[in-house]
Amino acid sequence: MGRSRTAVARRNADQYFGLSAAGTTVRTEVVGGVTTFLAMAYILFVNPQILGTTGMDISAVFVATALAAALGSLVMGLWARYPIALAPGMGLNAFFAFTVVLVMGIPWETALAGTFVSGILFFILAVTGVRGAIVNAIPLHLKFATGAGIGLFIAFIGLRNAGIVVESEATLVGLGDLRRPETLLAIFGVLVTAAFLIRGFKGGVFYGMIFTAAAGVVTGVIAAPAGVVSAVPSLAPTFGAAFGSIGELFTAQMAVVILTMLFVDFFDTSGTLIAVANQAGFLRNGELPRANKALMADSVATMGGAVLGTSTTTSYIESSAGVSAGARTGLASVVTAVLFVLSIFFSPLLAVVTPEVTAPALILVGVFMATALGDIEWSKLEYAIPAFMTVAAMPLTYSIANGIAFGLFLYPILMVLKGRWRDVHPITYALFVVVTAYFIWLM
Ligand SMILES: Nc1nc2[nH]cnc2c(=O)[nH]1
Repeated sequence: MGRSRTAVARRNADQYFGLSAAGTTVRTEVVGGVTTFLAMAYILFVNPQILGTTGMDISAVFVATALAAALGSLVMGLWARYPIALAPGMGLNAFFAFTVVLVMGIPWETALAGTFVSGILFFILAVTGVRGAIVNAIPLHLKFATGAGIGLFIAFIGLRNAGIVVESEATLVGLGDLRRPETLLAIFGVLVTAAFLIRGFKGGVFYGMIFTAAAGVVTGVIAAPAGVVSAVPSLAPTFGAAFGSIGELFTAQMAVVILTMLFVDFFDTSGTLIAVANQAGFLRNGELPRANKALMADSVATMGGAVLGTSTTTSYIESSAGVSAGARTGLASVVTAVLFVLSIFFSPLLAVVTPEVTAPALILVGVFMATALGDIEWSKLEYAIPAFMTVAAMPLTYSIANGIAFGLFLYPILMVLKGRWRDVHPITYALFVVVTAYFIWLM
C-alpha cells in the first residue's frame, strides 16, 4: 500500500514538474535543491547583521529572511516551475541599510514600506508583460555577457569570503594571507570540490561543501554547533511594520528610493534568470519561456518579504550551484523552500556553513558561468565592447545592475556609430534612455 502510494506521488511529481521530459529524477532534484540551499544559507546570518545596523531586531530579521526565501522559492518552484531559489539580495540589503536608512535618514519602517511598493510596481510590470518584453529585447551577446559577468561577480564574493582576495589601500584589492586557517580551509574546499567535479560527480558542489564543513569542525577552524534545535524567535518586532508608514511614502526622496529598488531588482533578476536559464539550457532562441511567471514569483516574494521584515527578495544567482548539481525543474526550488522553513528550527546547525564553506561553491560556479564568454562574437567590436564592459563592471563596481547598465548604454551608441541603427530593437533604445537617467541620478 505504502509503496504504491509512493509510486503515485512520484508519478504525479513527474507529471507536474516534467521531470522525465527534463531528463531528471526526484533524487537529482533533491540534491540540486539542497545544494542551492547550502550555497545560499549564509544569507540567514548575513542579512540580519546588515539590516540590524538600522536598529531592526536581528532575531526577527533572521526569521523574516528564512520565511521570505521560503515563500519566494515555493512560488517560483510550484508556479513558474524553475530551479531558481530566492532570498533577500546582498546588494539590495546594503542599499536599504547603508544608503536609505543610515545616509538618507529614512526610518527602517518607511524603507520597508518602500520595498513593498517597489514589489507592487514590479508585479504590475510583470503582469502586463512589459517586463518580459524588456528581458527578451536584451541582445543575445549582452545576455551571455550578463551570465559571465555574474560568474565573475560571485567568484569575487567567494574569493573575498575565503580571504584569498582582500582590500588594499594602494591597489583597491590584493592577495590575502594564505596561512590564515580559514583561508586554508577555503583553499582545501576549492580543491576538494574541483576534484569531485572533475571526476564527474553531479553533486560535487554539495559534497565539496559537506567535506569542507566537516574538515573545518574536525580541525577546530569552525566551532562545533552548540546544539541542533532551538526555539523559533519572534517575528513581532518587524512583522507588518511597513504598513504603519505607508503615509510617509509620498515624498520625492521616497520616489527616488522606490524607483532605485525597482531598477536594481529589475536588472538583477533579469540577469539572474537569463544566466541560470542559459546554464540549464532553458533559453529558446535566446528567450526565456514563462518569463512573466518567474518575474511575478520574484515580485510576490519582495512584497511578502517586506511584510515579514526584510529588504528586497530576489532570484539568487547561487541557484546555479543547484543547476550544476543537476537541478532542472521547480521541484528543486520546492526542496530549497522546505529547507528554509526548517532552518528556523535548526539555526545552531547552520552555523557550520561559514563563508569559507560557501566560498568554494561560489568560485567554482563562477567558472561554469564564465563559459558563456565563448558564445560572444568577439570579432564584432560593436558586440564585444559592450559585452566586455558588462562583464568587467559587475565585479569591479560590485553590482550586477551596473554591469547590465554599462552594456545597455554602450550597445546602441556603438551600433549607431557602426551604421547599424536599424538592427537595434526599439525597446533597447528605450532601455538606453532609462540607464542614462540612472547614471545621471547616480551623479
Ligand atoms: N542575483 C543575485 N544573487 C545574489 N546572491 C546574493 N545576493 C544576490 C543578489 O543581490 N542578487
